[in-house]
Amino acid sequence: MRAVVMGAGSWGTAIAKVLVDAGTDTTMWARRPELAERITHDHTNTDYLPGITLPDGLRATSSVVDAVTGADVVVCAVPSQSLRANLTDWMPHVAAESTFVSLAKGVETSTLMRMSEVISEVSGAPDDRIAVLSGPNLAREIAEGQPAATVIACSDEHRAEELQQAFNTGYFRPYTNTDVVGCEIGGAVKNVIALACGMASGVGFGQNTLATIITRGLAETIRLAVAVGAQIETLAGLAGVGDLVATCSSPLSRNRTFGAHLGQGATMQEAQEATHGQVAEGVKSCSSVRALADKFDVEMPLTDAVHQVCHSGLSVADAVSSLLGRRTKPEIYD
Ligand SMILES: NC(=O)C1=CN([C@@H]2O[C@H](COP(=O)(O)OP(=O)(O)OC[C@H]3O[C@@H](n4cnc5c(N)ncnc54)[C@H](O)[C@@H]3O)[C@@H](O)[C@H]2O)C=CC1
Ligand SMILES: O=C(CO)COP(=O)(O)O
Repeated sequence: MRAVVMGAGSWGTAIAKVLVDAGTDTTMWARRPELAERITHDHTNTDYLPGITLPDGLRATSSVVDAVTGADVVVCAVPSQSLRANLTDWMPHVAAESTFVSLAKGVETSTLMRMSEVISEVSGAPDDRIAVLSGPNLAREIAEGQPAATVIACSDEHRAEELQQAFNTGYFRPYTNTDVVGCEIGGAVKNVIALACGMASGVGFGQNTLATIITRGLAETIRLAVAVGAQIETLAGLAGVGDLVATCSSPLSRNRTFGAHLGQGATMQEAQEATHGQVAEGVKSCSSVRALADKFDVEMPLTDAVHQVCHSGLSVADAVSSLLGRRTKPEIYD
């Protein structure tokens, strides 16, 4: 199997390292030729993963044709809102029988599509050749070789098992699942909930508040996921609660960090600058997740509050008051 990782940000680079460490022949595509040069010759990506030495066998190129020619597996490692445009550029060079693996955690704002749906529409590939990789996988920890697990979901169980072998190393352990919808909704919504946790910690609230947001965040994630067609068990797994806990708790999370800046009183512009141009997917996906919830008539108060802070000028303090002022109710998922 030959893999190409399209995108040389922090997760694309870390997952390319995983693939090489797993013994899979892997090439990376970077937009900037100088970055591709550094990955190939210096074995570093100092812009995104400073201090990490990449494997000698990892080669990068800034030529899409060079990157995708001969690849059986195309790993999509660009931000959600740019996947459609990037994939449209890549498709003329992608082999007809390629398998796609989506790493992006978001919902397209213009269409409310999940990433596997975008891949399906743009590529025309059948669902059995579209997989999703999602779990508690902060890029830097994986690049350091710290142990972690993930989920590779594909409607074709056999395809998921083949990919499981391609990504399996001594430190990175993929599980398979056929619930693509559950993995994608878990991955997209946890970024929004991590923004809320960041806001709370930026204000100075402690662990009780964080645990409350994580738990009630899981409740609204489950409500949406089940309405869209997911299996509830997936949200109890690595791509659900696993990723939610990792992202909401870690200072490495860009979403949590972005929220913390807002909680400390920064403007959206200041929070953007403080995350050094790296994508905090929840900032855009809070709008599409909220719209998806409206479409399926699902209540998502935390997502709604994050959307209002990010896009309607609501202060974090007013968001907290309005959440606590909601009518009292039993603790159930629906
Ligand atoms: N960083 C992490 O720890 C993890 C990230 N993810 C997800 O993986 C996806 C990619 O994330 P990262 O690699 O971390 O992002 P990043 O912000 O570190 O890098 C994004 C990469 O995509 C490229 N790119 C191509 N077209 C772009 C465009 N139009 N706009 C912006 N960038 C463009 C950039 O040049 C860069 O190489 C996101 O959906 C993220 O949620 C998932 C798991 C872990
Ligand atoms: O998806 C992630 C961990 O699984 C990374 O989260 P951030 O994008 O918030 O850094």
